[in-house]
Parts: sequence; structure tokens; C-alpha cells
Amino acid sequence: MKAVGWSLENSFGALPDLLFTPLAPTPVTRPTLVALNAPLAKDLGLDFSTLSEQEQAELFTGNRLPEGAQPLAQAYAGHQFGHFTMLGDGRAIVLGEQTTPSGARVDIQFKGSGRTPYSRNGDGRAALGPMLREYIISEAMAALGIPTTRSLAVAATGEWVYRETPEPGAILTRVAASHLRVGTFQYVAMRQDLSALAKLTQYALARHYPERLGDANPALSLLEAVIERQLALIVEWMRVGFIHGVMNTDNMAISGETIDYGPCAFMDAYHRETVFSSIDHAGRYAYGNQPTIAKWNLARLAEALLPLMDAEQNRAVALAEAAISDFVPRYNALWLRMMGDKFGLEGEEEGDAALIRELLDWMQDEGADFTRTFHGLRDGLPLDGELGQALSLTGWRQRWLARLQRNAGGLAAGQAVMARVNPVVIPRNHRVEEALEAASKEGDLGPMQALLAALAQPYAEGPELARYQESPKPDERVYQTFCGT
Ligand SMILES: Nc1ncnc2c1ncn2[C@@H]1O[C@H](COP(=O)(O)OP(=O)(O)OP(=O)(O)O)[C@@H](O)[C@H]1O
Repeated sequence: MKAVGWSLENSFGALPDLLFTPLAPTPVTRPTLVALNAPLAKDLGLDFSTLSEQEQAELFTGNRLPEGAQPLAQAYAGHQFGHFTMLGDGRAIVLGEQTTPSGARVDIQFKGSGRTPYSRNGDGRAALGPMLREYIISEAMAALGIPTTRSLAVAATGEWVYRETPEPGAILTRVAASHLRVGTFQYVAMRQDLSALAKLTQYALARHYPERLGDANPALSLLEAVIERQLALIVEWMRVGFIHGVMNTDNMAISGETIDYGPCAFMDAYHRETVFSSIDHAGRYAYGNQPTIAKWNLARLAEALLPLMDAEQNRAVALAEAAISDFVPRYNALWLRMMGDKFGLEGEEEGDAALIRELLDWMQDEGADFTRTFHGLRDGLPLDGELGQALSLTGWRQRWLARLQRNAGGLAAGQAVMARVNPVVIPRNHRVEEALEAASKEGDLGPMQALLAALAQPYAEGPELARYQESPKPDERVYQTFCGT
């Protein structure tokens, strides 16, 4: 195959053996390329244009491995809905790490590439619809400026996978800062291999937090770094109304990227208890619970790292608790700053939190659309439309405008920051479903391409975006999303 720019190495493969199994993807019958992310390829220093479409399809299904690939399946564990399980890549293979022209090192992984020793009862495969869904939503998240794994390609396998009904099979090529998860640490801790745990800790620091490598207590330093990244990440999810849906500890990345787009969804109408996932019966992973769950997951990471923090358990526990104990006030401060930006408030004033909460409560009572309301505030200053009238009745509009006038830069400064943080277009469920239906059932990729184009510039205005801004009509509403395997 012609050179496309691969620089693959697999540093993960140099970690202790218990962390992975060397394994190639299982070849597929009839590979067809469905989507290729050309801008991302360019960022990775890759150019596939010299390959024929058939060669690209062979490459993105694993029938022909890229040069330098050292494929392996990673082992990890995880608390799934609170219950601990030993897991691992049951349907994924990491090919290696690509060094990008900007010097970043990223994992290239196939998802849906066949059975592995960690497959349990699964078939090792993935269906086309869910892989395209991950492609669309992860790319939307990246365009929104939120840390996330990326999607380089989706290729169909030409084989059926059997879920509730037979569905076309596909493989997603995922790009990630790494696939280290909280669950990776839980796995090694459960195996009680302290030496492997220490090596994994050094590896994670080197890969994601090199500035902390010389710290006196590496495990504590890693915990602190991951807490900081996760705090920042969750606040970003809350900013755009993103609900991850399966915040199990195997789906929390040490890098601070969003990972695993299973039953995730963006909220239309604002409600703190919104849940889309069909398997989240208790609302454990509801929109408003995400900070609490993040803290719970981080406590699991802390537990896994305890033996490295101090030989004396009580002292280790005290260190871990000190690192995690101010999670809530830190989150609240970041949330308030983020919301202040969404409302265009410069600096912080005594009554800001109350002003913000009052509007959010109003939105929740009215079932107001989250994205449209903030877009309305951003665009409609000084709010003389329908939304303004509703908000005038409560006196909220007047108080908000008065607050904006007290910005050092006045209304204009508020409007500028609002334009930066309040998206116009998000991947609304009904539009995503429409695009997936056309792609996976009729083979028509047009709606998906159009949706991806709109999502690529989520803060831009334009008349052509109207259909992507609309809240779903009652008959378009998607009430549930499925784990989508
Ligand atoms: N069809 C399948 N065959 C084998 N294993 C599977 C299959 N689907 C999921 N798994 C495994 O079950 C576990 C939980 O699945 P989950 O849906 O959270 O992960 P995933 O979407 O496959 O992968 P990731 O978390 O890497 O995005 C993982 O260990 C995953 O590898």
C-alpha cells in the first residue's frame, strides 16, 4: 500500500503483559468505506488520497493493517451502574499511536473489529448505525470545543450483526489521546500488581501530564490532575446540554476526553432530570447528576491508586480524601463562571447565581429549549421577542439587562462572550436519527453529510441552519436512546 504518512508505535505494548493481549483485527468479508474525515486525517499527518477507495476500505476494516501497526486489545475493569466487573476491549483493537505533525501522540483504534479474549458473550462487532452516531456526535463535540475522542472513518464490513434485528456491521476508526480509563487502573489494582500499577501511573503521567512527572507522590499527582481535567470536562458538558448516558468508570478517560458515545444525547427541553438512555432506569446518569457521578468515579480512581500513595493505608486515604473533598465547591465555582458566560455576565456579582438559577428554573417549568433559549438571549438583546415578553412578566429581563449594563464592557461585551459559548446548532436527536435512518437503511449519506456540515461550525449563524435549530415537533421527539452496539 502506498505511503499515507503513518508513524505508528505502540508504547502501551511495552507495559506489563497483564494490561493487554496482542491481537489482530478479524478480517471482514466485503469492506466498503462509508465515511472518511479528511480534515482530521490532515491534522494527523495522514493523506489517504493516494489510495483507491477499495484500498481505503481494506485499511479501515483491518483487512490490511497500516505499516508499523502493533495491534492489541486492552484490559480494563469498570463499575457499570455501580457494579464492579472485569472487562477489556471486547470488540476493539488499538493499532498503535500516531505522532501528529504538531507533536501530539494519539491512539488509533478500531471499534467493532472482532472478538477478543475480553469479549465475554459478545460477537466483537458493531452495527453501522451506532458507529455513524459516534462519528457524528464526537465530531460535533470537537467542533463545540469540548475534549473528545475523534472519528477518522467508518467502514462497513459487508456482514450482518444480530441485535434486535439484523443490522449491517461496521468498524469505527477512533482517535484518542489514549484509551487509559479509570477502569484501567481499577483492573490493575484488582489484580494486586503494585509494580504494574506504578508503571501504569508513570505511563499516564508521561502521556497526559508530563509536567507532573517529577512529583514526589506520582499517584496523588495523577489523581489531582485527572480531577482537574474531569471538572473542566463535566462543566463543558453542562454548557451544551450533553448527557453522556453511561458514565461507568470504564468510560471515564484519564486524559479528560469524552469517550464512548453509546446512548448519549443532547437535551432539547431543559430539565435537570433528563435521561435518554433506555437502560438508565434509575436516572443515575441524568443531566443534573453528572457532576455527582464524576466525583463518585474519581473516588474509584483514588481507591485504585491508594496503595501507591502511601504504604500506610490511613495516610493514603487522608491524602486521597483531601484531593477529592473540595470537588463540589470547585465544580460549583466553575459552573457559575460557565453560566455567567452563557448569560453574558462579566466578572462576578453577589446576585449572579440567583439570577441564573431563576431563569433555569423558569426554563425547567416551561419546558423551554435549552439551546434555543440561550441563542435567543445571545441574539435577541435586548430581548424584545416572545421570549423577552415572557421574561419581562417575571421582572427577570429587566434585572438581567441592568446586570449587563454593569459589565465593564457593557452589553457589547456580554454579547461577545455569549456568542462564543452559546451554540446555534447542536446534534439534536431527531436530526441525528433522521440522518442515521437514511444512511443505514437506505444507503443515502446526503442527510448525514449535511448535518455534519452544520455541526462543523456550531456557533455560526445562517439561514440554511434553521432546520438544525428547531426543537423537535411532538411527533419527532426522541424519548430514548439505546446503548447502540
Ligand atoms: N458486541 C460486543 N462484543 C464484545 N464485547 C462487547 C460488545 N459490545 C460491548 N462490548 C464490551 O462491553 C463493555 C462495555 O461496553 P461499552 O458499550 O461501554 O463499550 P464500547 O462502546 O464497546 O467501547 P468503548 O468504551 O471503548 O467506547 C466493553 O468492554 C466492550 O468492549
